[in-house]
Amino acid sequence: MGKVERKKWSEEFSEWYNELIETAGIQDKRYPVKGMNIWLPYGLKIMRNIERFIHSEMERTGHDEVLFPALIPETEFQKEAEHIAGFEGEVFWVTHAGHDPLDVRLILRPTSETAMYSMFSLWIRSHADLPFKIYQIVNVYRYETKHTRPLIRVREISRFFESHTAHDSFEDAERQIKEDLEIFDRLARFLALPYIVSKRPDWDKFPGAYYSLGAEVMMPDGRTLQIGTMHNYRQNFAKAYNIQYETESGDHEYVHQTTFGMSERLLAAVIAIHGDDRGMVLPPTVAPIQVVIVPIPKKDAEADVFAYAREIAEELRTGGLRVHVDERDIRPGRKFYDWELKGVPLRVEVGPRDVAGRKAVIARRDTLEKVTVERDTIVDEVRKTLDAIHENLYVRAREFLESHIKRVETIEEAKAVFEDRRGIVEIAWCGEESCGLEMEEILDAKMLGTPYPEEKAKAPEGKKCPVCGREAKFVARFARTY
Ligand SMILES: Nc1ncnc2c1ncn2[C@@H]1O[C@H](COS(=O)(=O)NC(=O)[C@@H](N)CS)[C@@H](O)[C@H]1O
Ligand SMILES: [Zn+2]
Repeated sequence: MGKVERKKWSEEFSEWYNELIETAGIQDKRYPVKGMNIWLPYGLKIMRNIERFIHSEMERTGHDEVLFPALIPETEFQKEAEHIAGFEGEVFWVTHAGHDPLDVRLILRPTSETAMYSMFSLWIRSHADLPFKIYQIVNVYRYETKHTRPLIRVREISRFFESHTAHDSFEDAERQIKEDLEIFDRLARFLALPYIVSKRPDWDKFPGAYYSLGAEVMMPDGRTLQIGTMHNYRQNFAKAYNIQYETESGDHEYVHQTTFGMSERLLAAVIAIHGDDRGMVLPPTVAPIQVVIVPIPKKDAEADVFAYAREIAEELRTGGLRVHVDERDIRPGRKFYDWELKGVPLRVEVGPRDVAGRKAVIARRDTLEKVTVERDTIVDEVRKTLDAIHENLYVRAREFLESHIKRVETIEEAKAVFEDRRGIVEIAWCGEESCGLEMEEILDAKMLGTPYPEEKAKAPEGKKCPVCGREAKFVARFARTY
């Protein structure tokens, strides 16, 4: 099959991304419901590797896994006013069962607060039950009306991670937010993804939250992608769902709550940020195949490159690595093309000369460089190279993010950033909603919020708000977003 002209990551990222989701075997977008796609085996294997890390972090931090029903009665959904206002335009309704109309309509969960919190009211009785920490990874449904895009903006968020916690005080809920940020930081490192955290402006926080934090990555096209959110609910939902506990002194208090959410956007960020013109470049931590061995037989050369390849594979597997030997009867070049597209981090090539000399060639997927190594040290060489690849992916992405954050003095400078190559603009702000919204309007960009933690959010001395001229209290971040 001739080389089909593939979209270039470096020139037409958006088309590259949409094409790669299919050609690399991540998802099939031909399912007959808009915004709902099918996980294909290879894509699901990568997602499962990401989830495995999340489960281990939940274990490490004492969160218990649960599974709630996907259908929520309208009566439960209606209990928290801000939450309804935020989601009523986004939910899918179930109104009939068989031929019968339902007496109480149901919604497909957009997130599980309104499924869980009446149960929290039954489960949480005493301070001894706190902190209460549960999570689930499920599918949720949101009637997204903006442009849908696989993994990034879908109507069935099929790998939705949501943790929900309850605490005896605001301070302990704040401690939980810090723990969520630490979990997220370890996950981001595991995925070689640098990111920034911003505290959302009040007009863009999660419906029902006291405040929301957003973790954003920088996508190749200069737009940011929100890949994680942490919310402090204070007692808003506890009052709506009557979640009280008996204190040590015997009186009753409403709990304080937090939530932490992520989704398959994590995979979208890995694919997009680490990709290149040849396809995906997977961090070894999540690659279903970390090493692919390609035997290169030569006509009339006796050496059994296949046996040699299998022997190396066995030794690498014993070393705990995920290895595949490609024994297909096709040209090596075709094999290289396939595995580069699928982002396999390391390739080992073995021909007759390597068998004779007890050597092997290892080719890195990130830098495309090749080196010859001794057969006897190949496990160490491979392991060291995989670590180097992971580190290189992280450093490359961090440089890209940092080079796309610009501190500016004026609105004009900010506009120039978005006209040039986009990115994140940091600019002084008085803190008034009207000025924030006006800057969003003028820049045609979203306010991500202010840098988190708070001490990084303060404006330098003497700065003025570019809209109203009043003394600037904060640094505000703006970006074009997904
Ligand atoms: N339409 C969507 N497609 C894919 N991922 C999405 C979509 N909408 C939100 N997400 C991801 O899901 C995460 C959590 O969603 S959220 O609305 O911000 N937060 C909540 O729902 C809270 N209840 C925490 S679980 C977001 O950070 C974002 O990464
Ligand atoms: Zn102002």
